[in-house]
Amino acid sequence: MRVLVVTAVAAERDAVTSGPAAPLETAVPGFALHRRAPAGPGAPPVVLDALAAGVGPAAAAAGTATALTAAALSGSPYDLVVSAGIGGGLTGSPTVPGAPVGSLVVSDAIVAADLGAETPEGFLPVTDLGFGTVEHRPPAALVAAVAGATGARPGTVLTVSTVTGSAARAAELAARHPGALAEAMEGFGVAEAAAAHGVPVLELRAVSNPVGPRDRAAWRIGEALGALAAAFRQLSPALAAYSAERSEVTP
Ligand SMILES: O=C(O)c1cccc(C(=O)CC[C@H]2O[C@@H](n3cnc4c(=O)[nH]cnc43)[C@H](O)[C@@H]2O)c1
Repeated sequence: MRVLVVTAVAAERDAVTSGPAAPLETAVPGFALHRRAPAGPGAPPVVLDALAAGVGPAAAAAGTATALTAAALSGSPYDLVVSAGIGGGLTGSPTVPGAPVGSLVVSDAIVAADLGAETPEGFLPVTDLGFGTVEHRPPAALVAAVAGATGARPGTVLTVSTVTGSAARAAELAARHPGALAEAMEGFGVAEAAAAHGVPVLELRAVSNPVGPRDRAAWRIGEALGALAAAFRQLSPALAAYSAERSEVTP
């Protein structure tokens, strides 16, 4: 199974590929790929290529599309794309679950939260204007496999172009997206590129900060990168099992 993992920055990419052996570096036009190959005989047959594409949905889409196109043209297309990195966790309430700092979230939906129009009556998603899409849904069996292997909480991951910085905005997003557990800035861009290539997509986020009033000094980036690295070390067996099950039912 060939998996493309797209992060925003190099520190996230290096967490994804961390392990006993240094990753192999290759290149696609404009981007470096860091490859983690199966560790040896008996290791899960998962080749993981990690790419730091930049911050935000546009950079993420450009990097993802470039890597997917290069792989398809070389005759070795990817089977899965994962958007991964740190993210903000929604804080929840006594009745709605949240995602605390240090926890993991796996997307059962990847939603563009600010793609639309502001109107006197409130925000309208682009779909209400008759355009495109604002949501991608990863395969449910894959979400369950990743949640089981890593302990990640399944929920909606929002993609925003502006990091939430106030309690009012956090409350607005939570009200509009009751299933949301996390926000980040790349997932929807990665998912749009994956959808254009017909490749399944997933988002995995390690929570570095609560979504709410801005307090950059309180971000626990090291803790979140550690959780991300641990998750990716547990992921390959789950991905291999998912892939094997799929090839049994799809000849
Ligand atoms: O300074 C560092 O060492 C460092 C290491 C890894 C990542 C960063 C970033 O600043 C990455 C930016 C990245 O973070 C995501 N993110 C994290 N929290 C939130 C949030 O509350 N709302 C939206 N996005 C968030 C986002 O995907 C950015 O790409 C720094």
